[in-house]
Amino acid sequence: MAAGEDVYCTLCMSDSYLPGAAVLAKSLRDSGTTKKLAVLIDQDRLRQSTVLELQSLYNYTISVERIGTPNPANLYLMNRPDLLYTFSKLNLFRLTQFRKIVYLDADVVALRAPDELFALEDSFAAAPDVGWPDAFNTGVMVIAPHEGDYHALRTLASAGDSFDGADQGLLNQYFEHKPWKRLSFAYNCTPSANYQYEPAYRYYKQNISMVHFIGSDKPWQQSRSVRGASTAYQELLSRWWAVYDRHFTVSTHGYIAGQRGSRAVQNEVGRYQQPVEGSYAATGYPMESKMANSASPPEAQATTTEMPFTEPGEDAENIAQGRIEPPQTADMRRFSAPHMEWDATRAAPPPESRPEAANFPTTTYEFNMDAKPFVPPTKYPEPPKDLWYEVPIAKEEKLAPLFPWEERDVPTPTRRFADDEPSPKPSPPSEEESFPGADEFSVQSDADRSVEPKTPTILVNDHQSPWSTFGNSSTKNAWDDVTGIDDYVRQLTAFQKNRGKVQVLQQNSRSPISSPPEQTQQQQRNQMPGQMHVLSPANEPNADDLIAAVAKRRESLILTDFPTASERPSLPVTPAPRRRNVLWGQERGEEGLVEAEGVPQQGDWDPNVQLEELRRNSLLELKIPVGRKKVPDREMVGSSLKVVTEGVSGGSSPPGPVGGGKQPLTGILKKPTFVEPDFGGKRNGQGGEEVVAPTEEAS
Ligand SMILES: O=c1ccn([C@@H]2O[C@H](COP(=O)(O)OP(=O)(O)O[C@H]3O[C@H](CO)[C@@H](O)[C@H](O)[C@H]3O)[C@@H](O)[C@H]2O)c(=O)[nH]1
Ligand SMILES: [Mn+2]
Repeated sequence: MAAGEDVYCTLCMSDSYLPGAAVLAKSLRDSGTTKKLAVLIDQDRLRQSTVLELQSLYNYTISVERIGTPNPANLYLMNRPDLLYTFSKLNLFRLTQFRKIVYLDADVVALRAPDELFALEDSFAAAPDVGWPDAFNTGVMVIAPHEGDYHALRTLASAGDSFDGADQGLLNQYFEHKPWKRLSFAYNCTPSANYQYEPAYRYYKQNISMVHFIGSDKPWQQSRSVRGASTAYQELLSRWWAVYDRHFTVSTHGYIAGQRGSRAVQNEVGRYQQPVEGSYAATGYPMESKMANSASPPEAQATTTEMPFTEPGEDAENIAQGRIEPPQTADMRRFSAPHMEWDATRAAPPPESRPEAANFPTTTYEFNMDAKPFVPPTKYPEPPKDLWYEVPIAKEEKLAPLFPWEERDVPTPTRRFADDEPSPKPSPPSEEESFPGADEFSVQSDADRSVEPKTPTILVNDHQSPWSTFGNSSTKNAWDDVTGIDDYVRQLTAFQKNRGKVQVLQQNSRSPISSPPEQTQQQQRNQMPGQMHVLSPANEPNADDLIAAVAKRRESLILTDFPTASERPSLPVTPAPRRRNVLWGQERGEEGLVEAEGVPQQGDWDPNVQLEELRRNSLLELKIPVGRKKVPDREMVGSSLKVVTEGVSGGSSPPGPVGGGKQPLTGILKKPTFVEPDFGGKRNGQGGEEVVAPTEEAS
């Protein structure tokens, strides 16, 4: 410490004033002062962290004796019992190691460094107090230390001679009869939240060097904006916070700006920043870049750091006219978490707080009072043309190969998918697709394929099909030329021939082999005995003849070579009907059905006699003269049988008298029953068993 040095000095008697002392020091240094900074502390009552913080902020940390007031009653007149030890300020007058001291309360922020105050010739200077301008405020004082003043003041202090019980009353009383220099209010501007001379503020605010936040509510104990406060107060309050935010707010990068011990400032702010009723949702005040020029040489900054005050909305104009620099983009981006003054977890919302969405933009529309009706324009402007967007042609850039196989030539794929090619036209089947005997089997033609056949359908004897023209005997199976197969089949055939049971000829030897296959059994049955196609054993073709016929047709034994229709004996796969020996669970005779009781033997049955009997009975019943009608001699094939008398089967009511059990069955119409032709010759040749009495002739 050089003798006769000039210093800015403040007082910090308690930890709660640390934020103010810190902001004051930073504001002075930010303003580029050339003077050193000193702080008077109560070493015994400050925390170590506070002392360390102050040591980092101030050039000189001077521990002083704490001086209390013996008459604190007057402090309660101001409702400031916390000012019990402001007499400690008197220690300033004994710091004779300094030539001049510009004392600043810890609740002062410097908007510019008033270094010119050190050039004052006066031994004491102070600015008027806003509450009583004839008195000076002791928040900002220019002092030339002098031991005599110190002891005189200590005497007054010990006597309790102070009209306010604190240092301001004492000093005003002391300098009442001493010369002192009255400073401009601009050196100790004390804005008030309750009263502010706004026009004067607007007029003089350009000159403000320092702002002093008197009263019990200090900036660090309230929010960045105070509800109901004047514009001047809000503006000046924001200046204090601007310094604070610049140096002590936790930035988005996660560190606390400032130097060693800055967290102590944070703690103090947090401790004393009590919620203020009606004031909440305060947010970080934007940084003011004009104050961030402390890196410049202090000499150049000493008198040029005064910032132009701006009204809300003036910043843009000032930036446009070059009066102030726009805020750094990084500063604008810097995030400051919202500071909630109202703790919703502890208290109800402030009753006088603004409603939600009070700051939403509102627009008021008014009715159109124009009485004239709307007349549309005769012509509207043409819509713009050529409003099209040309899609850029994407260039297919070939990427550099990454893997070794990408450098090899990739073979073009040869696969073909069904969707890739048109559906093929139906082409005539090739020679390979035909098969032996195709003249008798044909694939369904295209016209018949309307139902999407999945597999070829074989139609027998469909000679209209184009397939039939491809029947080619030259096409054969691969095994057709294997002579070993032929030999084997031939041997097998010969073996079976010897046994008389060749499969193809297994048809019963009594079967009408030579009869046309179209002839049905019914037709055969209806033939009269003379015309009935009966094969005598002499006509019966034996297996040897058939084998010879087949062999004669062709030598081939190709299994798929079917015989023609004429060569084929009837339907060889249809077995001949076999006689069953059991009917309705009863054994029956070797040659016929079970004998019915009262039924005459077939041989005893004379149809003419029976018909005559029937006719006679019927005519008697119907009172028709006998002999009027005569049963014709012709056969009655297929005639409807209407006259039915009771038979063994118990039919419907007979028109004639019902005979007893022993009465011969007359007029019974037997349904034609096919009886296998007995080639054994037992039958007498009367194959027509039907007895017919046509009703139209009977009626
Ligand atoms: O607990 C305390 C109280 C005060 N101080 C210091 O004392 C100064 C004065 O206290 P302050 O709260 O600033 O008082 P003001 O509200 O400013 O009250 C007015 O009245 C006070 C008592 O007369 C004067 O000291 C002030 O300068 C004057 O502005 C503070 O700035 C601090 O430097 C502390 O360090 N710790
Ligand atoms: Mn003060």
